[in-house]
Amino acid sequence: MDSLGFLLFYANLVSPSSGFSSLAPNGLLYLTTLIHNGSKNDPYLEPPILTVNTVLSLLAVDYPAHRLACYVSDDGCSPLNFYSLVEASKFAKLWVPFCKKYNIGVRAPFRYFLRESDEPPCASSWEFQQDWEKMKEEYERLCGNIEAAANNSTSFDLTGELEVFFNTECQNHPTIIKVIWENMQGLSDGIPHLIYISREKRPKNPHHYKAGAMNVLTRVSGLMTNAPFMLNVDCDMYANNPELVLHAMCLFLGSSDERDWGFVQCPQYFYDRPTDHLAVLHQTLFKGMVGIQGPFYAGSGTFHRRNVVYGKEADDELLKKIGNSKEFINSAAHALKGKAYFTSILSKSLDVVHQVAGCDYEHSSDWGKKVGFLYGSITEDMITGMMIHAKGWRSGYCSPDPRAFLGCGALADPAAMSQQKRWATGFLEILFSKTNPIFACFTSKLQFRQCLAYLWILIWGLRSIPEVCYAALPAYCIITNSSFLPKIQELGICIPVTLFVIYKVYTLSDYIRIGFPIDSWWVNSCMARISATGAWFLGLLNVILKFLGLSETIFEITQKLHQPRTPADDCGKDDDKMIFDESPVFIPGTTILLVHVSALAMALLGLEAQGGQGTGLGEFFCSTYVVLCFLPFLQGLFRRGKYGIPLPTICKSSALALLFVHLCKMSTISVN
Ligand SMILES: O=c1ccn([C@@H]2O[C@H](COP(=O)(O)OP(=O)(O)O[C@H]3O[C@H](CO)[C@@H](O)[C@H](O)[C@H]3O)[C@@H](O)[C@H]2O)c(=O)[nH]1
Ligand SMILES: [Mn+2]
Repeated sequence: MDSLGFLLFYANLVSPSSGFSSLAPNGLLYLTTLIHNGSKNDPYLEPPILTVNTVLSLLAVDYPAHRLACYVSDDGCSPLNFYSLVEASKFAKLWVPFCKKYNIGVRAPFRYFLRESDEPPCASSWEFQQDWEKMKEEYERLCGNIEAAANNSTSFDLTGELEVFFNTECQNHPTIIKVIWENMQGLSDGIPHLIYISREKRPKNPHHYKAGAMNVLTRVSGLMTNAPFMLNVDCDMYANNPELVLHAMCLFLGSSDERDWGFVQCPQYFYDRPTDHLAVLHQTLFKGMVGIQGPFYAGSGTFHRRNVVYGKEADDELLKKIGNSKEFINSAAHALKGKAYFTSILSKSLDVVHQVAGCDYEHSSDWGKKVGFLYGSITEDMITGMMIHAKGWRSGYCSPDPRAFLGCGALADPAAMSQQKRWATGFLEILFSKTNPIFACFTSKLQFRQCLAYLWILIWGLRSIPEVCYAALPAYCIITNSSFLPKIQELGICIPVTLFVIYKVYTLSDYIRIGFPIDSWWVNSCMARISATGAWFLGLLNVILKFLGLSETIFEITQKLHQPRTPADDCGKDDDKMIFDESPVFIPGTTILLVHVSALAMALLGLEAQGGQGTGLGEFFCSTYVVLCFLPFLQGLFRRGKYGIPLPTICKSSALALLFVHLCKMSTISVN
């Protein structure tokens, strides 16, 4: 029913004569791009050109420009980012009209020019060819300027516009808010407002990572434009479908039930890893959840209702808990009633805005606890989304064709592993907190099946324990000459074999159904074993250390790849090779591999313990299967450079593997 409503509504909207603009509320594009870790101007972790492309793609979406504002948050407080955005806004004045005039499909220039050759498409008009060439030239100039600035970023001339960055440190600086571009005349075919924000940071005040940044953005945008909808996008996810805002608005406005669509999530796909495990989760789990309360909030590509973020249920009580800026309380009161409220203070009174972006503002307020994006987990998205569901809201799923957003995946394996580790850590923080889905299911409006879906994902870190145990079990059996499966001639063997086959056929059928290649099924299922035993396991250790008070959980920024890769690169010869670094996440995998290789070698050489009940074919099969899953590690043992496992990791893992073999041997001696 819902999707039908959506389609009808959409059909009304696509014709330019439709009354959309009178229907549409003041949609606000609310973009977060945040640079954090590393040195002040680290252009390598989150390259500014990626952010610039994301911003350009969003400024150029098909939506009345006077109803959009784009806020860019920079947690790195970097003049380079600011400079890049200023340059981007100049280029936007050419790029946005160009995209709209020729109805360009992909509006992130780095992807648009990637697909074309050096020549404009020859079947096009002369005028288009001229414009195309000019655009390409201008874009190259933009890239050149940003690159040159990045190369000299240590010796930036901090005068004029950049003076505010003088004497700032990434973790210690006052609020910087700059209106880079204002659509003064309110032109619907102009360029949306573009605002740069670097919230105040002081070493003594916790800044709560991305959730903290989101809350500042929420308040600042509340004061400046106060649109009832906010779109939240990571710096590395560009808008791939120019109509995506219309699609999402159709969901919001096309529903008659108030409780529908607290937020609308677009799936996260990656241009460089089109068939990765997240893409599969989106096609299976997320789509399934639409039938319950709706998909998780995934942190990027999400449209929020401002009043839901404020808590919606709010009354005068709540207004007391959102801090003590009169102006902000006033704007929030309007937002809670679902009314727009324009103070039109854009570029006028920035003082008030500075106040709500300061690090003391949240002091003795409910921000992060009940209001806004919640603190307490480094996966702020999961916890915030769950609390919205717990209030009885549903979430919508917006997956237009072409795909709404395309991101730059965690390409190098160390980055992917650190991302998985962060997720496992953040999920466990939620599981072991007061805001866990089981409580929410009993005490509030989180539905039972929705609760199960949350539990499925939140236990990732815990799942690492059985994963590690099962990965070790066949090796243990071989070394101790024992077995955990029935023998091949016994009837009982049918049970594990059937379970194994059914599971494999079931997961494979998902891939066939959604049209993903079969080899991606194999690669993803191996990666699942590798992440579960490595990244998730370390995530679990992280949380244990946190509960013991020995360390804090931190948000490690995912490294974004510098150069966008061409489609041809995607099937490049090095693409299937795993990349390693000295991070501890690779120790469990290397150890598991070494243990199995030793066990199989011992069996081959007849060195297993004497006098056990004997190892069956089942254990040998399982052991070989584990080796196959960890094949990238086996190859990594013999490779050099970034494709090889570093020597310190091999040494630590060998020591652990030896210890394991020794303990196995000891256990047989003590049993005998
Ligand atoms: O202190 C911080 C840390 C991160 N970020 C930004 O948050 C975004 C996501 O960070 P990234 O390092 O790219 O993490 P991912 O692993 O790609 O993020 C995924 O997982 C996060 C939760 O762990 C979600 O918030 C993200 O939306 C989701 O894409 C980026 O734009 C960062 O710049 C900040 O602004 N401040
Ligand atoms: Mn990211």
